[in-house]
Amino acid sequence: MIELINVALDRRGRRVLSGLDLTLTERRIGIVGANGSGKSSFARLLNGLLKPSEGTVRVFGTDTVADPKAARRHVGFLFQNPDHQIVYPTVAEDLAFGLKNRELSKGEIAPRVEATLTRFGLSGFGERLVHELSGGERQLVALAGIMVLEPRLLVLDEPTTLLDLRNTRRVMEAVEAAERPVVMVTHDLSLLERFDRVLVFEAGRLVCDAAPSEALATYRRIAAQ
Ligand SMILES: Nc1ncnc2c1ncn2[C@@H]1O[C@H](COP(=O)(O)OP(=O)(O)OP(=O)(O)O)[C@@H](O)[C@H]1O
Repeated sequence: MIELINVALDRRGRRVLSGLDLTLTERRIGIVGANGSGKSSFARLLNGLLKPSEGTVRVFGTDTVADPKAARRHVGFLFQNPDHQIVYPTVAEDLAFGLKNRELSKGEIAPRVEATLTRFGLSGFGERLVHELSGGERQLVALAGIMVLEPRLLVLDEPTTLLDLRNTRRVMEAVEAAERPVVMVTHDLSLLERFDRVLVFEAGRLVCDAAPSEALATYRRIAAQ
């Protein structure tokens, strides 16, 4: 599903990730680590938003440098800040945007948008103005905007930071129901307890790659130092 071969990443001339050799095949993969440890940078490598400075990143066999367009199609990426994601004034227009780009007809788009809104508990939100929604509602709309495109893999960068408990549950249920692999960066360790694999980053390096119980214990130990 995801392969990183000898990957390093520089941002503005500074090495922010190094020594990454990984094959990720599990359905639910969590990413944790301190602020600035490289989690978002890692997530952005997976859909070609950032290109490796050294090495190769492949998603479903597609090299993100050789074919960034195909890589982006495979990977639905949710930004930390929903305002970086939402481009259209109303919720329904925003969800329809990506589908129009894929040249679906109006008759195909409307029911798909409605079904996705319902799945996220947002039915009735279609005509609402995005800028009038709460931060949490905007986060849900941004996630719905990705899910509606049915990507093969979801990469979520702190998807629940703005959300209350009910909406956090809703997001996690939607991710579960999507029946597709997810890579999720989060500071909410409780969300990862039932994940298959957790990667712990520290200062740009992968310092633990294990099942949740071991990985989270390692992360807590590092954080306590
Ligand atoms: N646009 C950028 N230009 C230059 N350096 C950047 C840029 N974005 C992030 N960095 C640097 O890269 C390093 C890793 O940042 P990154 O955002 O990947 O960390 P993170 O683990 O996701 O942090 P957080 O938990 O705070 O979101 C940090 O030192 C950060 O200052």
